[in-house]
Amino acid sequence: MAKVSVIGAGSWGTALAAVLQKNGNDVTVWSIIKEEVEMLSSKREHLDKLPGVKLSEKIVFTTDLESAVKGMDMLVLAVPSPFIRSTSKNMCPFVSEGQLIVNVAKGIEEDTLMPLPDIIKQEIPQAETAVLSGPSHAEEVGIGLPTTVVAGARKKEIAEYIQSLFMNQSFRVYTSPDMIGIELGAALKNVIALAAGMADGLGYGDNTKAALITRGIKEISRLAIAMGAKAETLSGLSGIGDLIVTCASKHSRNRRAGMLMGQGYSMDAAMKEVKMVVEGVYSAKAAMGLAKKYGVSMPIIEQVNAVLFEDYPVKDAVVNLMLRDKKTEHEDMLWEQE
Ligand SMILES: NC(=O)c1ccc[n+]([C@@H]2O[C@H](COP(=O)([O-])OP(=O)(O)OC[C@H]3O[C@@H](n4cnc5c(N)ncnc54)[C@H](O)[C@@H]3O)[C@@H](O)[C@H]2O)c1
Ligand SMILES: O=P(O)(O)OC[C@H](O)CO
Repeated sequence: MAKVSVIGAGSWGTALAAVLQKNGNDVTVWSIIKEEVEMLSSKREHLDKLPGVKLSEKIVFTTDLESAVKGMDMLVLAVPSPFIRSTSKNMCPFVSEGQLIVNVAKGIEEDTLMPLPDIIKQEIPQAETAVLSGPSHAEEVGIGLPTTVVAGARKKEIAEYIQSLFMNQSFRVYTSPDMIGIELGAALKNVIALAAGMADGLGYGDNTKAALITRGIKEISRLAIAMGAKAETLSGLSGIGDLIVTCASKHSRNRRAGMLMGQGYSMDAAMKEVKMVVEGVYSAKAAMGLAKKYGVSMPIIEQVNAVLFEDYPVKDAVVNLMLRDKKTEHEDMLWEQE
């Protein structure tokens, strides 16, 4: 099989390393945190981030980025999105011409409004970038529950190569050429998941959740399509699929943070309580910036921003959404003419 490194040893990096190793690949995992590498090497388990998932003795754990990058057939970039730029910068000197980097993080950079593969390409121009995304919580992938994702790349052979390294009977991988659609679906669903969590925190019901998911994918699609994504991608695994899982799952950190805010926690207090990265908070501002830049309406994401950054009461944000200007459900549908 292949020589693969997973860059980042949080819950997702650890779960993907387990998948890749089970498939027979030689797997190295890099972390910037020395104590994390020591724990993973000695205990063969991420006791904080993915307890209960035992890792093979064959996986090598290291803090040495050079040895983790050089000579690898595939690099899986699994650090949280706020660290993608700094980690890419550090990797750059060790990456060879055309070396494959698969982004599995989900986010948009707040200052530049750039999707993550664009950041990787800016920092490591010689790399070949690709993405892997979909409805996939580490806690379930780690214990082998059936999961489906999509590998996106510029070229079919590259997407199929990624598919061949990751796929097994409990981890099904599809391929797609629509990298931008996959990336935007992945990043923006986190913001809607915050809203879904807020609704749960307020004690609202299934009707509200269904409304947020359905109208949420509508506004995600509006922006993504304006940025060059294909509509089918937004109705696929990395679009509606990931939106459903993140809005509904007990494992979702974004939904949990939203739920705490619905119960009255401030954004900072909710993020502290969740302990792990809550990327919707970073992507919310970026999404608003992109909505303005591309001239599209994103009402749910606008209200999430008001709650996060203007201390706007969650209940009032819901009323704002319910009493917005009257609309037709699908703007482009034609009526019968008189
Ligand atoms: N957890 C999931 O189920 C899941 C599933 C799909 C995608 N993802 C995505 O994968 C990415 C990573 O998520 P996660 O769940 O592993 O997060 P996490 O919070 O578990 O990961 C934190 C890890 O990032 C690394 N790290 C911390 N600070 C760093 C720094 N300054 N520079 C570089 N690395 C640093 C460390 O290894 C740390 O353990 C996110 O973008 C997330 O959206 C997560
Ligand atoms: O725990 P969350 O909310 O960051 O979601 C994790 C994954 O993106 C789900 O596919």
